[in-house]
Amino acid sequence: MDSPGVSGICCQKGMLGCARVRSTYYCLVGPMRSSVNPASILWHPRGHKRSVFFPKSEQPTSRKMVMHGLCIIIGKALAVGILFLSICIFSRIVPPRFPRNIPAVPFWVTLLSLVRDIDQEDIYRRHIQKPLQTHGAIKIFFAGQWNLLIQRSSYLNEIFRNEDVYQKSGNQKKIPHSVLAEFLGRFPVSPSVALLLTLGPKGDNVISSRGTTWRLYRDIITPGLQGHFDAGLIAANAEELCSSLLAFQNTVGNCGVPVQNLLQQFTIANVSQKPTKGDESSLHQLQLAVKREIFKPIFMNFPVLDRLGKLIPCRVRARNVVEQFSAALQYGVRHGQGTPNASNLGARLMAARDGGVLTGKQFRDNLNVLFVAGQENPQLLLISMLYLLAKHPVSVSCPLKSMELMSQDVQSRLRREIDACSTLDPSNVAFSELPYLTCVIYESLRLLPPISQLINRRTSQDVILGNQIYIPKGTYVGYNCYSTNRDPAVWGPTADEFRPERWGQSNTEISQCYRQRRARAEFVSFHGGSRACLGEKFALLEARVALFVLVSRLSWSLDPEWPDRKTPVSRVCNS
Ligand code: HEM
Repeated sequence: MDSPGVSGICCQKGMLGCARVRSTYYCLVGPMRSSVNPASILWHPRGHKRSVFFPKSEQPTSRKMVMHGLCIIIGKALAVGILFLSICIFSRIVPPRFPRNIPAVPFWVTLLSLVRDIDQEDIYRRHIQKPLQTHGAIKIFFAGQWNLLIQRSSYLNEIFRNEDVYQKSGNQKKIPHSVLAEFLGRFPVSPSVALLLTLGPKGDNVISSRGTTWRLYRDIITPGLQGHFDAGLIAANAEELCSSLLAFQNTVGNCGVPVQNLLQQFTIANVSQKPTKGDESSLHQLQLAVKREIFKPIFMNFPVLDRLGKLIPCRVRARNVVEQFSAALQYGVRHGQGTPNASNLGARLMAARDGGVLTGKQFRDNLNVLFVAGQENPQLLLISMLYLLAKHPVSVSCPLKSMELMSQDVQSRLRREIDACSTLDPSNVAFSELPYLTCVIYESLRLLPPISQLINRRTSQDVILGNQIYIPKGTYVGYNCYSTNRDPAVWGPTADEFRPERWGQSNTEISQCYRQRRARAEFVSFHGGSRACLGEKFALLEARVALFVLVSRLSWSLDPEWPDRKTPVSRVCNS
């Protein structure tokens, strides 16, 4: 963990030492400067300062003197460069002065994942939870800079409502030279140059853009995400998923079955609006490779390394994988067999590009980001739901008046609710018939939000958050969803427990609770304000249909051999 810092400091010391030697040298010869060429002095080997004057025969030739002069210039440039780099590194490591009245998580916490395989949960509990819950906000180092991380709902509400002050700012602006930025919509040259010269296709994407560009993307995308979805297709894909899981289980016998790959193929098929056929696996494999390459902790924490371009072979590989993935995705959308439906998301993006409304680059960047958001987040939600069902078979929070529930585990209760529905076809069932199932989904989203921490905004001016925290212009601001969703001040002493019942009993109660918690920014899994997730409706439908099928057809338990832990930090994406 310490090695980058240590080597940085060594470098600095080395250069400072060197500079001192040289200045002493000049000092010694100072009085003679008028009669001695300084180049000849430096030419002389160190330690023989007295024989500064050469005998005529040994005097350096003019060629040697030129070479010598060059050495001095290069040496000076190097010294200045290293000094500058050291100052940069140092100024990065030290937390900024403002905001003054909130603590900073020590810089080294960010580097923990570089030295050992550590669970996110452990880092959160040991280093982040307490200061965050006490102060409602902290300073934290991430992606090569210090950021403000918010937890308190009232602060978050203020941020969500003030898009003009807390402006969306994605990775392509925050770390424009990174491979991640390239993946999600980096400008080929700096935005200002691109604007001036109007050359180079413009990029950006619906999640990170602002103003008219964002509205343009949103208007193209929204009908594809909020129209009518084919729940029958999702149900058929869920049946297919169950069959694959069962087949897998039969091959491994009594052992646990890893579910993530199959769940991801399921969500890929759904967002592509086509039946699962197994051909998702190539995109799936490419996407795994992209994630593996992009989210290496060393490059996430020090994205400046991405500037070294071809000098780091694994970054060359990362860029190639990103290109391959993007090309495969575009090919899939153009030639795939998705539902031939004009409201299909891919079809809408393609029409916008073919009609000249979007440039090729805008098409590519939006496609990349929508594909990732559209299947990665639902897949994470599904895996969290299954994990929580398997881990908490007994419903712990039944009020005394409903003692009957005490003896039921969550899965049995879900099954009873499903069996009592007017139809066993999930594509035809009215979800108002499944209040408990809805609670299980909300509770899973609350406890294990797919995007647990997000740093996605930048202040456009100096501002005082909640009349308490002075934030200078240009500060990156984000939030820790995991912590906000579990804030005991809001959710009570059972905030860390899986209690689906907390959302209510009847449909009216549940939807009112959900709306209120979202409006007060107490439940922020789908972000909030005008920039809330556009795919929420689709994601919830997919989760309902999938849970319906997965619970009515299969029973879920944790493999006792599996070490119960969340994702290691080194495998996690943050924004
Ligand atoms: C459980 C599933 C999902 C969760 C928890 C989730 C969460 C989020 C979050 C936290 C944001 C804010 C991101 C940021 O500011 O950087 C967001 C934005 C967005 N999400 Fe989702 N998402 C989910 C599913 C989806 C799906 C299925 C789609 C559809 C393809 C989608 C499309 C979008 C879009 C387009 C935005 C940008 C909204 C805007 O800025 O106007 N999401 N989502």
